[in-house]
Amino acid sequence: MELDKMDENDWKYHGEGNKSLVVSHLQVCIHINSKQAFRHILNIVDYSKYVMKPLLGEKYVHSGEVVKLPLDFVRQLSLKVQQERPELRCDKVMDTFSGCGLCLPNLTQLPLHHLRDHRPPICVEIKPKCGFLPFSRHITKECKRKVCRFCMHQHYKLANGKWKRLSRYCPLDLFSGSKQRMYVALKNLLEEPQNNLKIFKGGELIFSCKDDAKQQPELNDLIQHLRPYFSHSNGLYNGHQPGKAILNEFIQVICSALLSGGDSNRSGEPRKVHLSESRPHCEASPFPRDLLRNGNHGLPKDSVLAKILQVQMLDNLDIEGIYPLYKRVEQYLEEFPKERNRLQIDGPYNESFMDKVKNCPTEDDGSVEYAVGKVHQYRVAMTAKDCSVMITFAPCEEDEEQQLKLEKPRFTYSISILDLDPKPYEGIPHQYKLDTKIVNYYLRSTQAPPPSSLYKERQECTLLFHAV
Ligand SMILES: O=P(O)(O)O[C@@H]1[C@@H](OP(=O)(O)O)[C@H](OP(=O)(O)O)[C@H](O)[C@H](OP(=O)(O)O)[C@H]1OP(=O)(O)O
Ligand SMILES: Nc1ncnc2c1ncn2[C@@H]1O[C@H](COP(=O)(O)OP(=O)(O)OP(=O)(O)O)[C@@H](O)[C@H]1O
Repeated sequence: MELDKMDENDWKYHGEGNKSLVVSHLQVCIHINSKQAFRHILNIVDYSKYVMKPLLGEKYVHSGEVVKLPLDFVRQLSLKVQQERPELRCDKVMDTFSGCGLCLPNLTQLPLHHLRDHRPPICVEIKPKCGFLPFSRHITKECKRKVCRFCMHQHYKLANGKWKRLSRYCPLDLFSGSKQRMYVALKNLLEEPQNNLKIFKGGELIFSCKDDAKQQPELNDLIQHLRPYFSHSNGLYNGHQPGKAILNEFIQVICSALLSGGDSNRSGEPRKVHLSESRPHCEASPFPRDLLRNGNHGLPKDSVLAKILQVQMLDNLDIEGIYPLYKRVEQYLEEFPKERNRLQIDGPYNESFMDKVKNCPTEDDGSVEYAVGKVHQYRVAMTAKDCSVMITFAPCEEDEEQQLKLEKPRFTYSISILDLDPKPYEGIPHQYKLDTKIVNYYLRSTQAPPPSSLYKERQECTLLFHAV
């Protein structure tokens, strides 16, 4: 890519999050941040390279590189993409002055996808969120040990108008390693994707939460897009709900990809990761409880979800245990402000930062080193709780014999993890307050007796039958 010849017309709007706007060329993606300059983007790249990559695995993480962009190109691009931006993100203004961005491969495409197959790659992007129940002794509200953060947060988001309907997705089902529970989790994501599921075909977004959150996503349109990839299913069901059969197979392909990547032990079974410390089921999940004991599940050790979960679980004190340690660090920094650099509070995110994350003492010895180590671990875990997984797959070359036998289609796929930005140290007090709000709101909305007017209405509608 020659930077001095960059033309905004070769680029198109691809998507955006809370902090970045993403434009895509055929093979590369460029993130242009809303209000951040060169040093900040460099921090994101270093954090991904020296911290998240060693923890999550080489094969899943693409750190990208910082690029200087011609200011005129950025200005023209910002005008070009403005109309395509979702309304809810338009309060953020693109930084057209710093002239820098982050260049990454376009993960919605497959690098080695042979062009002999006419069907473009399908990419499923999942933001799985936190996959375990906290087990810290610092927890003060018992419900946090039974209901997961995502399910509790749903009630708060609904009340604040972020979403119009509750999602029935539960991260603990997705991270369970049980095919049945993962199936239910993915089905619930398809029914209510919110910001946890997006699907692309040939790099174009074909399924996501509608900009107008009142509208239900169009599953029928998705089925039409997927039909050519699962054409053998049409014949199998004699026309009986072929759409459902296609979605069923699609979910199974996603499940297999999510469970792949584990190495094998001697019996040929992939090694599993078990979450012995934490209760593995969320009481708010819609998955039937009587089916929970079927089988001894766990995630294959090298699967993408196992990797993410292990990093999420670096948060072993919970925000309730972290907040007092944050205050210890703050107090220390007030006395010794110059220590901020040595303790790497705002980076740099290099090997020495990673040492502090890995070699933090297990017991609290009252030192600032312990407090900083736990705060660093917590922030790394927060990144893993907010990252996304991209599964991009395309059909293997069609083989006539396979087609005749109506065998299940075979896919080639690649899995990546994205959105691995460092979470700010200053965000900890906000996290502490948010946690309290979510839990209190959940308790109020699920355990409160029905309001008196509602009770009255119900009484008025009740028919009492007496024996005659
Ligand atoms: O706090 P949460 O769990 O609501 O997560 C925030 C996300 O909301 P979600 O619950 O996924 O809808 C939120 O997602 P949206 O921008 O709302 O799609 C961001 O990812 C936010 O991260 P940051 O502040 O931009 O670095 C996320 O904030 P962090 O807590 O990860 O900093
Ligand atoms: N390398 C990539 N290839 C393809 N699509 C990408 C790539 N990077 C980002 N995207 C798309 O752009 C969207 C926004 O990117 P990203 O999640 O990194 O932004 P963010 O502002 O950090 O998000 P958040 O709100 O979660 O903090 C993603 O959800 C994804 O759909």
